[in-house]
Amino acid sequence: MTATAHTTFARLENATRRFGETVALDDVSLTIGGGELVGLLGPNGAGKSTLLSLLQGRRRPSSGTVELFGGSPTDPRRRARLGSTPQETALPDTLRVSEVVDLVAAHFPDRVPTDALADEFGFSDLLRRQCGALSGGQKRRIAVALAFVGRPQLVLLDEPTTGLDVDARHGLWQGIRRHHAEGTTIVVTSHYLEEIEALAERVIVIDNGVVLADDTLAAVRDRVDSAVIELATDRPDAVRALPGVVRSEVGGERIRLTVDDADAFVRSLVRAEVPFSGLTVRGASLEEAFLALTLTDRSAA
Ligand SMILES: Nc1ncnc2c1ncn2[C@@H]1O[C@H](COP(=O)(O)OP(=O)(O)OP(=O)(O)O)[C@@H](O)[C@H]1O
Repeated sequence: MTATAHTTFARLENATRRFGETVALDDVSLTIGGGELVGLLGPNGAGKSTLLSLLQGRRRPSSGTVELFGGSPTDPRRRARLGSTPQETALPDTLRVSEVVDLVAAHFPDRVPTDALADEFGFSDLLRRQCGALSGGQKRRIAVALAFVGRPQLVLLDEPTTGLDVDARHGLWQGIRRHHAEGTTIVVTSHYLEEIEALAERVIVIDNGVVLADDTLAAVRDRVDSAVIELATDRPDAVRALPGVVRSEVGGERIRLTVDDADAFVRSLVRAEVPFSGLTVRGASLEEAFLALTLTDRSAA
């Protein structure tokens, strides 16, 4: 496979999807290029699953265009080049794990051998177990691995590590990264911001069905350009009221603030003559930047 970022694998153009009164996706335009690893980030109800369901051809847009591999996502030949994670509840209880892997693999012309897949995603010890006897986390790992079994060109992962402990999550990330390094294009949605930071090269931030940012990880941080300031004060309300404060949290004597310009904030803090001590400044994590971005958007609406 010679996928490059110049090949468009998926495209939405002015795509809107309504469910009755709800606008789940609102005039979204974006492309996913071959070879990319894209993180789709947004709070509950933002529209992430709806976006993936349009690309999978499970739903149609109310208006606008959605294309997969240059044509309709409902075309079975195109869907055969797509890998998705089934709901773990769809794993048949009475089949062994190796049988489920073979069953899913049978739908694809080329496949990853069962042992290799199990090794990549860390479930070699579970191959002979019946699915009904697996824990939720074990089922989740297998469901994610199944998205890769048919060597698809594009894989869509909706919240792949929900409910997994730290070790299992890291194991899955390793499998996902390996397939990406081998050329698979991947779109991953997550509530774990750490996960998007660990995996994605490009981040699409979505809220209320609208794309708020679509850029490299570094540029998304730069765009909100926020910093986190912590200090101790006996007048937290005066500190919070200063200009440029996007968010604040008070814990005991200390207050933590997300601000859009650290230098300007410190200048106004000093000018306001509010007593403070122990001031620290650091760049915002993606989570903090993301919260700042969605809050800014809401207050602007
Ligand atoms: N089948 C449906 N019928 C009615 N409303 C729906 C349906 N599917 C989604 N919605 C609504 O569309 C909006 C977007 O939902 P969606 O599931 O795409 O969000 P999400 O970002 O995936 O959220 P989560 O992270 O909670 O899964 C929400 O307001 C949701 O309630």
